[in-house]
Amino acid sequence: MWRRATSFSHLLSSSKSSLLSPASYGPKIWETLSTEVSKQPGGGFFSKERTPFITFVLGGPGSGKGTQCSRIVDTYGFTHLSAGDLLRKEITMNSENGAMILDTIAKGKIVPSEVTIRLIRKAIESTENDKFLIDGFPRTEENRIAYERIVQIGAEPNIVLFFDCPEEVMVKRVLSRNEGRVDDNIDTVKERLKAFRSLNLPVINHYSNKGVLYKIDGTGTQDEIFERVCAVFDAWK
Ligand SMILES: Nc1ncnc2c1ncn2[C@@H]1O[C@H](COP(=O)(O)OP(=O)(O)O)[C@@H](O)[C@H]1O
Ligand SMILES: Nc1ccn([C@@H]2O[C@H](COP(=O)(O)OP(=O)(O)O)[C@@H](O)[C@H]2O)c(=O)n1
Ligand SMILES: [Mg+2]
Repeated sequence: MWRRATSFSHLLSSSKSSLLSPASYGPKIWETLSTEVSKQPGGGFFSKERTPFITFVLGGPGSGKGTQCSRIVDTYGFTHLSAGDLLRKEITMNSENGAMILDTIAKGKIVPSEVTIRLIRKAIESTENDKFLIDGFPRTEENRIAYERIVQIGAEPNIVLFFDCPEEVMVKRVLSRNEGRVDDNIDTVKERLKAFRSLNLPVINHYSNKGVLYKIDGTGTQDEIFERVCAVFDAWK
């Protein structure tokens, strides 16, 4: 069940100071770098010390992904990459894809994988940390397959957290989120729930079949949910 628990356990210390990579660059997990990496004596980035520890955080809109990610960062020292936040930043920066991203998000649809993966890749490469919480990705089988196509072996998720929450609870939370998001309205939420059911549940099933999925009851208080999350991460120490 606990894939590679022994070789990764050193990365899950609760002490923040031990979580920084000794190197001055982020882990290079992408296939385009494989030749360079394989030429390095002693295994280069893919020695045990350089292999990233990846956690995907999944769940419907309002299931509590972002909230729990902040707490995981504080306690376990991960770098949090929210696919939604990265996409929203492109909108505010008026980037090349900004208008397309805004239109897609406003409709509750999914942005093309190459756009999202490029942003995630850039964020990973610009951090020194080896431990990543990737929140809201992969959202579709297309996202997942595109990611698998371009990452190196060893960058598959070690853990996939799934916050399981009844739709009525998620809707209530989203509609009272109050962050001024263009997609936090009842019509778009209905679309997002549809997308979650038809596109994200197959991804969740995929990771369940691979034995890396941890389904967490997403109801109750933030503290109660975080206790359930801690049970997963503490088992890796
Ligand atoms: N356990 C909880 N109980 C009540 N409200 C919550 C809980 N967890 C998160 N929230 C609130 O619900 C909203 C959605 O949470 P968020 O973490 O942004 O979810 P997601 O990232 O999955 O959409 C936020 O306003 C957040 O403060
Ligand atoms: N992998 C992803 C993640 C988000 N998105 C878009 O960004 C929106 C907001 O995602 P989010 O993860 O911030 O939303 P929450 O589930 O946190 O409420 C989604 O509804 C999609 O439109 C995407 O297209 N692809
Ligand atoms: Mg979120």
